[in-house]
Formats: sequence, structure tokens, C-alpha cells
Amino acid sequence: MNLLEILLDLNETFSLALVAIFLILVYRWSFTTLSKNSPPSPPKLPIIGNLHQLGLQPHRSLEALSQRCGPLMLLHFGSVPVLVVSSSEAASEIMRTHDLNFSNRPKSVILEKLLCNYKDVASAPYGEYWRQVKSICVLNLLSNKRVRSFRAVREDETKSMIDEITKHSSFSRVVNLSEMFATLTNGVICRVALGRKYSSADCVEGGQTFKELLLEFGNLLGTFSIGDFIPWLAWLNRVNGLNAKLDRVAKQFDDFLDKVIQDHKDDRSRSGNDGQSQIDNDNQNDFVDVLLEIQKANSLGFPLDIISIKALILDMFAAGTDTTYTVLEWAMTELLRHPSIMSKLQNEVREIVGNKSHITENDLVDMRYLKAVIKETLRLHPPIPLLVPRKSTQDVKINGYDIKANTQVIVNAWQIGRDSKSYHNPEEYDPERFLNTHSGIDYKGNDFQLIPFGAGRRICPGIQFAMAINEIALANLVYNFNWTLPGGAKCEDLEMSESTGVTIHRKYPLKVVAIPYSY
Ligand code: HEM
Repeated sequence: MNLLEILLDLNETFSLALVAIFLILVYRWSFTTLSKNSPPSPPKLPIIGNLHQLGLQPHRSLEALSQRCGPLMLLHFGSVPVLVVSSSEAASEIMRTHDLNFSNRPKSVILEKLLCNYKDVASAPYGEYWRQVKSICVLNLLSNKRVRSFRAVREDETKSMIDEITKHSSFSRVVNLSEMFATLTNGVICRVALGRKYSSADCVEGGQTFKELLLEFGNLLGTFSIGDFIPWLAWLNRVNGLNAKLDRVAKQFDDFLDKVIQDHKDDRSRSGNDGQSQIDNDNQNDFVDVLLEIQKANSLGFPLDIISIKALILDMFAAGTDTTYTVLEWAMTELLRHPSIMSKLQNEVREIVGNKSHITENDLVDMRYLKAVIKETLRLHPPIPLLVPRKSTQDVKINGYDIKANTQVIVNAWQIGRDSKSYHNPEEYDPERFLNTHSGIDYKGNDFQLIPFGAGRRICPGIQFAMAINEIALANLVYNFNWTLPGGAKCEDLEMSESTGVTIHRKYPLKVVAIPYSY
């Protein structure tokens, strides 16, 4: 054997040894880190764990995996253990029986940078600070009374949307409903939170419009940051520009909110309102006013600093805009695909309203079918299909499985809403079910078959706020117009693809033709 042959032989042996070591590592990684009593897990890869199995629509991929592993399944996203919950019974264990233990939130570089270092409600760790800011949300910003006080804003913004659609319809132009709904919800939230609209014409630092900044903010919230799951790869966020983008958008929002808050302070001192308690008695107060008043009066027994005020305002945009308009988008999509349901809804609304030119919120009280349509839409298309992740604080046993402290929890509300054990023909869009067999089921966190807003301590405080916009907007849409698809397309041809990201809206905008209805 000459030297070359010896070297080649050695090389082959070395390669074989490397492959063998790699396979042993894969095997050990897949099976040895789980304790005997952990929930079932699909095999995972070294370093990335089960991340490769998520795909672009994680709610669908997780459903497929849970069909093999069961309603409590343990995955690993990089080095982070993640408990995936896929049945109403298991969700009730997490968000009712053991809610206290699962009321924390995982950390994320994106939330840290965009939401003022976790000073908002949604990303704040469970504890005294979270309790304080959540109570501001529940009692001061999003209470029933406060939501009612913004009725004129909702009616006004809805009227603007209907007028815009009427203009399009008089030229038989195609209407981009997705865009209309985004404008409507942004308009309402801007006016309610900041006191006026900041839209296409308003530039923020850096020359962007406020609308563009909001869009970028929303997109960043839905971005995947590898460093959250594989900490030693966090440097990739610097290389791919994510960190720089997060810093820029956070700074632009910070400067913008500084200016909004200063304008409010100036207005208040000009009008002589500074120092008078207006938290409860002035219907015209926007959220910035309410928060400044709380700060000034120190009425909650803890200091509310300016960063917390900004973080709370940011939460309203982060949590309230995309989620709310998504419901309208899917509701209209399903109504267009189901003409008999559309006409049943139109009959109800038109009968109750009579021949007024537009609907007021008083008219909504008796619209039972409208409410069933919205519920059925939330069942099949929960805007955040995997809810907002939670994190356990202590070791706990659930259904006989050991769940360790610091395990992330994902609840697949999308899959739970389509469970045939809870719903007959679960894939069918059938609002009637919520008037008959399932009339007792609501989405307020007590019925775990329907949890688009979550449940327990961390439940969404914006349910009333979101529903008030959705009901008035949907009633007006079906009252004022009949609807068809452009170019005579058939309703069954309507594209149903979903977007990617945290909030799942339509992948392609909903484009329709509106025909004015004459009463
Ligand atoms: C259809 C519309 C909406 C949906 C589907 C929705 C859904 C959710 C979900 C799933 C959570 C997490 C709940 C949990 O962990 O159990 C949440 C939390 C939250 N939502 Fe909403 N939301 C909507 C509208 C709104 C609106 C309009 C606002 C405010 C204006 C809002 C503010 C919040 C806040 C502040 C939290 C954090 C609560 C906490 O961590 O304690 N949401 N929302």
C-alpha cells in the first residue's frame, strides 16, 4: 500500500467515524433529554429541535403533529421546551386549573425592543407590575363604560367607510375590503388612543408616514427571532439587520409618542384642565388623557411613568388593530362564500333597521344572527390561532405528565375550534349552531371550546372594544350593499389562503363589488 492509498483509507475511516458520531448524537438528542413522564414528543434534530416541523402555517403543522402525539405534546424550539395544547380539556387544565402557574410570558428580543422592555401589559412578566397595568386596562381604558363612550367615534368611522364604498360602487369599481377594514380599525384606535387620526398624510421622524410605521411595527411583531430559541445564534439578528430595524422602529414610535404626549399636556394646560380629575366623568378623554390623569393624580397608589404610558398606548396598536380587522375580513369572506347565510343576515339587519340611512349601536341589541355570524367566524378563523404564548413558573403535573418550570405553552385555539368532539361538522361555516345546539357557548373565557381571546388571568381585555367595532361595521356593510365577486367569479372560487405571521388574515386582499341596496 503506498502513502496515497493509506491517506485515502484513513480519510474514509475518519469520515465514517464522523457520521457515526453525528448519528449517535442525533439519537441521544432525540430521546435522552426527555424525562420519563414528559408528554409525548415527535423526534427532534440537534440544535434546532422541532423548529423545522413548524412550516409557514404553524397552527396547521401543530395540528398534524398533535394527531400523532395527543392533546398535550412536548416540542423543542431550539433549546426551549414548548408544551403544545390541542384540546379544550387540556386548555382548561392550563388556563383554569393551573392558570396561576401558566400566567407568565416568555421573553423575546422583539417584544423587549418594541414594547419598551416589557412595560406593556401583553408582554409584561406575571407579577405586581403586570397586575397594576392590567387593572388600568380593565378599569380605565377598556371598561364597558369607556368602550360605550367611544360610540360616536365608531359610528363616524363606519360611516366614512360606507361612504367610501358607496363612491366606488357608483363607478362599479372593485373595492379592496381588506384595506377598508384596516383603515377603519386604525382610524378608531387612533382617535380613541391618541385623540385624532394620524394616517397617510402624517409623517414621523425619518420621512415615513404613520401608516407605514404602523405596518412595519405589525410586521416586526410577527417576525421570527432565532436568538430567542438558540441563544448562541442571537448574533444573526445583528447580521440580518433585524436588531437595527427593531431599534429604528422603536425609536420612531418613541419620538412620535413623545410628541403626542407633549401635545396633550399643552392642550390640557391651555384649556385649564390640568390637575382636575377627569378619569371617569369626561366622555371625550382619549387614552393618553386618561393615562396622564392617572399619572398626575397618582390615583392607583403606584407611580405611572412616561415609559409605561407609551407602552400601554403601543399595546393598543399591537394587540388591537390587526386582530380586530381580521374578524371583519374573514366574516365577509365566509358570507360571500355562503350566499344563503349572507341573505339571512341581510334580512335580519334590514328588518330591524327599517329604512334609515345607517345603523346606530342601539339597533344592534336584537341582532342575534349577526352575533352568531361573528362567533362562528371567530371559531373557524381565530385571529391569533396559537394565542399569545405563556410560560410556566413551577414544576407541575398535568394529566399525569410532568411539566417543568420555564416551559413555554402554546394553545392551538384554531384546532380546538375545529374539534369534532365539540362541534358537529366542524369544518362547515354554520352560524346557526350558536343559536341552537351551542347557544350557551361564548368566547369570554369560560367555554374552552371557543377561546379566540384566551382565558384566565391573561385573557384579552379588549373583547368588548373589538366586538363593538366588528358588530357596527358588519351590520352596516350587509345593510347598505349587496355583494358580488369581480368579473362574475363564483362564490366557491373565492381564494381562502392564509397569511403567515402571528395574526392570520387573508393572504390576498378581499376584493369585491358592492351594489347599493335601496331601502
Ligand atoms: C378580535 C380581536 C382580538 C383578539 C382575537 C384578541 C386576542 C387576544 C389573545 C388571544 C390574547 C392573549 C390571551 C391569553 O394569553 O390568554 C390577547 C391579549 C391581549 N389583548 Fe387582545 N385581542 C383582540 C383585540 C384586542 C383589542 C381591541 C385590544 C385593545 C384595544 C386588545 C388588547 C389586549 C391586551 C392588552 C392583551 C394582553 C393581556 C395580558 O397579557 O394580560 N386586544 N388578546
